[in-house]
Amino acid sequence: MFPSPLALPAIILLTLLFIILSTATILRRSKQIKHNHQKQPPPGPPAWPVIGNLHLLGKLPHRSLQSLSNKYGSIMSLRLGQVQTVVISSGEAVELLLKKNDTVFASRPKFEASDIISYGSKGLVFSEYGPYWRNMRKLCTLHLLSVSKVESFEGLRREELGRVVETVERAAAAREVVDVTRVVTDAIESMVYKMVLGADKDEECEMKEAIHEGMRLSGAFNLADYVPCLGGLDLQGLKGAIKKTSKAFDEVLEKIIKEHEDGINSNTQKQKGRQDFVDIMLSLMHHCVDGQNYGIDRTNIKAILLDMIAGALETSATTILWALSELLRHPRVMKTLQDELDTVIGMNKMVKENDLPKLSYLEMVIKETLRLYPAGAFVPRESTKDVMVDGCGGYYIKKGTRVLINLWAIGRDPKVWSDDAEMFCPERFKDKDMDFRGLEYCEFIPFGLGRRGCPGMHLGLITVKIVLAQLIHSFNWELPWGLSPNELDMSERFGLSLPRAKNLLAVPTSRILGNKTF
Ligand code: HEM
Repeated sequence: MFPSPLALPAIILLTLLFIILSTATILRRSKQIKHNHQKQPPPGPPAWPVIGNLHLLGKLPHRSLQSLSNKYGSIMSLRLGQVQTVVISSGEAVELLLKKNDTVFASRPKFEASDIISYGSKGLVFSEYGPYWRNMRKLCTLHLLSVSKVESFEGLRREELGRVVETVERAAAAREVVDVTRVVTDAIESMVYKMVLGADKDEECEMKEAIHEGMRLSGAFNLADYVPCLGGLDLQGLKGAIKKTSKAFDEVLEKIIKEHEDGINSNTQKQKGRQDFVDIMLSLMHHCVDGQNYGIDRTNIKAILLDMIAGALETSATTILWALSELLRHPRVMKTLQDELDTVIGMNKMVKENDLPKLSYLEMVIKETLRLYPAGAFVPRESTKDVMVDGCGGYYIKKGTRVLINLWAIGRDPKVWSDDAEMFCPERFKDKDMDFRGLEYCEFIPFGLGRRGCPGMHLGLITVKIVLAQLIHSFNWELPWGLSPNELDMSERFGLSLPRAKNLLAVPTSRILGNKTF
């Protein structure tokens, strides 16, 4: 029954070999398990074949994803169709993921509509992170959106605002109900079209129509963005409609650029007193400025012009209208703001842009508005390489993952803004040293953050502040038909931006009587 002496060394050898191989396998397996564990994506709901988690988005995706993140966490994985997506829903997660990895998440995903409309992502908003984006970003921040350039359009904003005040004064005298949404949107559109295109009324109308359609199509749910393999079939007919709108843009823009060129060539350029964005871009196309040649052509110019229009239009109008809505719902806040304006500006004076830094309560009102109503619900980004995120269990995010920062959820996070997070209360910003850029606090980032943050912030804030301040300083506002403040419908509509679902209607009465001076 004993093994033969000859066989003994062989058995020892085999046993040793078995032990060595088993240990190696166990070690390899445990290393693999550890490695796989380290490469865990953030948690998220189970995905269905083909559609993934698309069915969970609903009509108001920012709200649906906020509820889901309460279950799965503020860094959450989803598969939207075929697209791997990570949704960020807290300031802490922004800090961890985006602030610490700014360049990794500095790219944007491609969307069919924006790609077609902006001439194959030749603009700034949707261009891939890299040298082209850097060049365009530099051009925009230095030559179109710098503080001095924004200030050079002060007169234009004043003229348009003067017209708004006259229109509302007429309605006040007649005790009419004003469609405030219409009045504010028209005023912002005129400011933007004149500043960007130097457009006259007809061109403004042609452009308006195309822009409204372009914004609607860009904000619509497009299957091709989530199941790219179906894109070619154009099942929703969207691609055809986008191409048609894009052609309409191109025709109007070509006409406007041609007029500017003719003006330059024939030396009969009308004395406008200020250069619009088309003038500036054409001069940059033909000349080196400060030793810098941006190497731009007509296509780049058109794509950037569209970005400037789209970036400035809905963001500013939407913010002003939410602020007015909340002021109508909170007479105490309205009164505090009017008291500040009366003290700083004086009763029979129009608000001037150089008064704005003195209006600290106005600043708090704007901050509180942007906290609750970000101009767009999500900031879209894309990762440019694989990355491990430390903290929160250490998640792994693959290159090419789409990242959606849910600004709407971040602004309403009860862990940061306390249990009254849903309440409009500008005073909450009183002793908080929170800037608009998230430099210190990632809990408040209405203009995004990092190198990809909004380059139009200065222009956006000046526009929002001056229009709101003037409308509140010149008029008292009431809801029509005896509606009480808490009866005002505050529902939102999801799209490229997040505007009120219904137009805001109100009845003005004049506060400033007699001669008004600027
Ligand atoms: C209240 C007004 C505005 C708000 C709340 C706002 C908000 C934002 C946000 C959240 C982003 C995304 C930033 C990120 O990815 O981190 C953005 C990007 C951008 N905004 Fe604004 N914006 C406003 C006004 C404007 C104006 C007036 C312009 C230009 C005329 C503008 C032009 C842009 C552009 C070009 C980008 C893309 C930047 C890039 O990808 O490099 N925005 N904005």
